[in-house]
Amino acid sequence: MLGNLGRSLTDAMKKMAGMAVIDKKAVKEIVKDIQRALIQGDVNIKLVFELSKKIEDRALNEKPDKGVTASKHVITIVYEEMVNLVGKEAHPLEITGKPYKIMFLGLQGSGKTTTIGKLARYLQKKGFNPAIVSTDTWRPAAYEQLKQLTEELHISLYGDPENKDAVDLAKKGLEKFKNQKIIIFDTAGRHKDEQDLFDEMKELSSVVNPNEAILVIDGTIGQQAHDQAKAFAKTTDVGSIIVTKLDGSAKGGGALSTVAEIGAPIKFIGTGEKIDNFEVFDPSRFISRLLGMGDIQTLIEKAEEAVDEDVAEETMKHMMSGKFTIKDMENQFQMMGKMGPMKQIMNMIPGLGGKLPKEASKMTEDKINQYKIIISSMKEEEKLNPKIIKHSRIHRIAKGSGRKPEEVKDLLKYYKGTKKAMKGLGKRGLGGGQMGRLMGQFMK
Ligand SMILES: Nc1nc2c(ncn2[C@@H]2O[C@H](COP(=O)(O)OP(=O)(O)OP(=O)(O)O)[C@@H](O)[C@H]2O)c(=O)[nH]1
Repeated sequence: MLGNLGRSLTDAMKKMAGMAVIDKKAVKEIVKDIQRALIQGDVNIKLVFELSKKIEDRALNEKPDKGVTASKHVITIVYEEMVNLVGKEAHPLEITGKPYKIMFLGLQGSGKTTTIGKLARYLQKKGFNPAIVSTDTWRPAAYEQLKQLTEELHISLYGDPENKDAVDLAKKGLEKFKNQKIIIFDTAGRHKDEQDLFDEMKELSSVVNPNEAILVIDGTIGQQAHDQAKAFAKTTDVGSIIVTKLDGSAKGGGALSTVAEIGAPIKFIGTGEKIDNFEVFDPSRFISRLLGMGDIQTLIEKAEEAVDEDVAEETMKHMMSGKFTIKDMENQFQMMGKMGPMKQIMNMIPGLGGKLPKEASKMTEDKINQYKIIISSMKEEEKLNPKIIKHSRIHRIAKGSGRKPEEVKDLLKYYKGTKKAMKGLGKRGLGGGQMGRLMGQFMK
């Protein structure tokens, strides 16, 4: 649906899945991607900029709730602002009063007649039995189209191809179906000129006195939908909108967003030529599908599985500040197990490859595993305060882990070396937050 828009937006959202801390540059990049996707989808430029400003402001200034990761925080903001863009809440069609009169409006070719069939079918499925009145005296085929459709659906139709007076047809239809629960009026989509068409709509509207006037707009016209909707709204009290042809239309996003601006809610969308290609429009469900939220949720979960971002950040902070303990090192080893050796990780960090601490570069997976076993035999107090690990403790740990005391000493040497080297890196200005984020990215 909506051509490539969904895919481009989903791609932009996916980039966020591994974000461990909110980083200005990363947020700006994502906002740029979203802008590009929306502009290509013919969304009005002013709306695009308003939206991107809101996303950026909120992402950078609002504090995420406790336990909410950076990626989830930003993704939720993008999602919420996109929902606002297309109308916030769902406005389901409510049938109140009898007969409930629905008058369809829309330019020829917008898909009006097809959509009447779709709505009738939808209402039938809900247990209603709507009747249809055809007042389109300009396109005789419209009556034929409705006749065929209503016969298939076993729905009552009133129309008279010989009668060229739309208002008279409406009056007769009203009389004929006055005991019906729902009456749907089809109207012309073209006239001698546009003004005549609008005059006729006005007159029909005063005769029918509809409970709801539904405007049908062709989604493929993109943001031009705004002016069209406004022109109709001037003559008739447009109560709701149906945007059609959203299947594959590259400009559908533009139509949906500008139409939402005129105030009448979009209640349904057309997603194909078949009678069942018709959906209730619910902004939040629509946007979550468009952004591929299901996929993104899975991606976030995967990233979170690979690394507990809080632990990663805390460990990094300790590493940089010199407070690095064996407990932090244990966390680091656990993360590294999922990311590959330290050397590889450090090489990926721009500008750090050459300045790799000697101890870190020598680490191999076997060595990490050996260290992990030794650490598992340490007491919590030893991990948090390695200074207390002296002669007798070294022997106890070695025994408990089935290793030689030299190997425990080797680990302690590695720990001290890393602590010193990391403190040096911290002084060179790579913040713990940045490191945490980098770790998050490498662990995707
Ligand atoms: N792909 C696609 N085509 C649609 C959709 N809705 C309508 N159409 C097609 O659009 C064309 C015009 O639809 P109609 O219902 O005949 O047009 P109309 O707006 O009723 O025209 P008038 O009766 O003259 O006002 C037809 O070929 C429909 O099949 C949709 O959601 N998707």
